Amino acid sequence: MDPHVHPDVHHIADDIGTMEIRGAAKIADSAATALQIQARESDAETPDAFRAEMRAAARTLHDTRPTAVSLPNALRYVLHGMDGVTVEQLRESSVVAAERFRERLDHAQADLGLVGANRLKDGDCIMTHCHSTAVLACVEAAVDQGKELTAVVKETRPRNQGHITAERLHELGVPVTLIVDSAARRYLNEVDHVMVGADSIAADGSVINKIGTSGLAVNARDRGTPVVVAAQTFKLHPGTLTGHSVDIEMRDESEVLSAEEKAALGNPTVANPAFDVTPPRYVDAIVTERGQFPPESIVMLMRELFGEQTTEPWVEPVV
Ligand SMILES: O=C(COP(=O)(O)O)[C@H](O)[C@H](O)COP(=O)(O)O
Repeated sequence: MDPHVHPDVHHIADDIGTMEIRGAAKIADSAATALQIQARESDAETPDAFRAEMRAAARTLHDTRPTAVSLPNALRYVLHGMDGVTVEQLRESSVVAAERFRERLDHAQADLGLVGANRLKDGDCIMTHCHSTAVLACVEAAVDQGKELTAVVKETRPRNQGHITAERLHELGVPVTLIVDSAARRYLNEVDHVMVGADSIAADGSVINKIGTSGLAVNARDRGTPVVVAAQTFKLHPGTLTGHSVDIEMRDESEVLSAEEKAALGNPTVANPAFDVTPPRYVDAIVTERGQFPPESIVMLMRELFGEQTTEPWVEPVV
């Protein structure tokens, strides 16, 4: 019989898959919460059964979206914190590990915000792509320091996450100009920084983020506008230390065109990659809770944080 996975874990996994829950930090936070629910609610009678349930829950969550490494990093953190010889000890340690992960996430966001804010000067204008809570943390910290900022916000087709960014910036008192994605180059001369988040950062300093980030970064380099990536260290992809590449999620064509719209166009092939890879030479700085790094040096931080541990959390029995 398959290990029992709590219905709330399935719900959270479904919400991540359909993007009700989205953005790398929020996905990681929700995954830790889901494992906490699994641990709290488990009826497992033996330690082995408990561990099997936790690993099955982790696998269910992991199989939702492939690109944001914050998801497996969150799962790994909680499963590695699962410790003890009785079910109650395993339960307690898992719940504590999930809580600790979520607290670290919050602290990292706040610390990173202060680092990012130091790059921003009073009167600066930033250009954003997609919706990144890490970028917003930098803006919020700068605003709290009394700096007045403005923003040019890319709409970010097909899901228009730029609308969320526009709303959040408005709440922070930052005046926004919303543009369609293809207008970005036109406005790059008028902004002081491009600021984006990350779903994964590879060992060579490449940044994997919402589709359109790489084109924006290339254009920004051409115009001499610095590109800043704001990302907590759990966006660092340990698998890339040993040569693995990051999977780029292909999402459903219905996000781009409805069936009727597609038929009216003569049924073209529709491709909907959700992310792209920006090579390190187009990135000026990666801002993390551990400070600011040139992308080429991020591998040192990765080795310090992860060592050589690159397996998925459920591959080896966690004892
Ligand atoms: O690309 C996206 C979201 O993509 P999607 O909408 O497809 O999930 C965000 O820039 C990163 O996840 C960083 O977000 P954060 O800084 O909040 O972790």
